[in-house]
Amino acid sequence: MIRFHLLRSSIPPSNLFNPLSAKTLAFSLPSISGTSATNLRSQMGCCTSSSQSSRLLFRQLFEKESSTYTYLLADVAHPDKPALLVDPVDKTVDRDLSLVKDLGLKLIYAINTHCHADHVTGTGLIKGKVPGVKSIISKASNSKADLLVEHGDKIYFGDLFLEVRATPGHTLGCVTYVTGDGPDQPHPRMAFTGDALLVRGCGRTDFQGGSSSQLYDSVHSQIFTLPGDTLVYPAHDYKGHTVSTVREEKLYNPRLTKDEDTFKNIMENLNLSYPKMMDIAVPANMVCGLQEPIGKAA
Ligand SMILES: N[C@@H](CCC(=O)N[C@@H](CSS)C(=O)NCC(=O)O)C(=O)O
Repeated sequence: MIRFHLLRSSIPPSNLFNPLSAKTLAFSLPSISGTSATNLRSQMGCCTSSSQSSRLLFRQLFEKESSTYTYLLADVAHPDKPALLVDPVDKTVDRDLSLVKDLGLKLIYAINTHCHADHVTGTGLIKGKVPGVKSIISKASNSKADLLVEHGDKIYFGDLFLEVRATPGHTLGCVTYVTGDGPDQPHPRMAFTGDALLVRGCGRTDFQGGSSSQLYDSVHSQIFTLPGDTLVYPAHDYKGHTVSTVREEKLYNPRLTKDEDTFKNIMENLNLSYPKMMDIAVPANMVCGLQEPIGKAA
C-alpha cells in the first residue's frame, strides 16, 4: 500500500486570506503492480523536465480547440510513481491516460485550477475510467470535487508536493499550484497559474465573479513574489507560447507591469466575446465535468 495525502498547513499568509489551521487528510490506494514501470524508472530520471529534479517527470500537453494546457507531473523516484494531471480537458482524456499508462505511472489526482468557462474539464471522465483517482478543485470555486483545497494546502504525490495559492480575480475560486520549496523539490520552482497569469497576458475578469482589482493583487502578492526563475505554466496560450518565468512576466507582461488603475482600464476594454462553450462548460465544471461525452450525458 502507498499513502497519499493532502496536508493542510500554513504558508506565509497574504493580506487577502486568513491563515489556516493544520489539518491532514489522508487516504490509501492499492500499490501498482507492473513490470514495465520498473524498467522505465531509470529512463525517466533525467531529461523529462525543464526543472532539475531527479524525481520529477513533467509533461506539458495541449488541447487545440480551447488552446488549453494540461500538465502531467509524477514522482518517478517513488516506487509507485504517483502522478497527477492539472487541468485535463474532456476531449483529450484518452491521450492523457494513454501517456500515464505508457510511462507506468499511478494517477492519483485530477486537479483543476478553477471552474473553466471555455471547455469541459476531463476530471469526471478520468474518475470514470481510472478508479481511485481523486478530483481536486478549490473550495472557493463552489464546485464539487473529492477534495476541496484552500490557500496554504499542500498536495503530495510521492515525496513531491504542490502548494496551493489562492489567486482569485479571473474567477473567485482560481488557485495557482506551485511546486514545493525544499532540497528534494524541483528547481527552479514551477507555478501552474491557470488563467490568473498567462504568458504576456492574464485571464479576463468580466464574468464568474471576476475582478480586475483582485486579479492585480493576486498576481502581485502570490505569483510575482516567487523567485524570479520560477517557471510560469499557464492554462492557456493563444499565441504559441509554452512557458515563461516570474522574472520575465514582471518585466514584460503588457498588463501586469502597469499600475493598478491602468491595469483596470485595460481589462475593462478587452472587448472579448464570451467563450463559445460557456453555457455548457460552466454547469458541467461545477460538478467536475460530465461523466459522459457531450451529447450523451443525461
Ligand atoms: N475564444 C475563446 C475564449 C477566449 C477567452 O476568453 N479566453 C479566456 C480564458 S478561457 S475563459 C481569457 O481569459 N482570455 C484572456 C485574453 O486576454 O485572451 C472561446 O470561445 O473559447
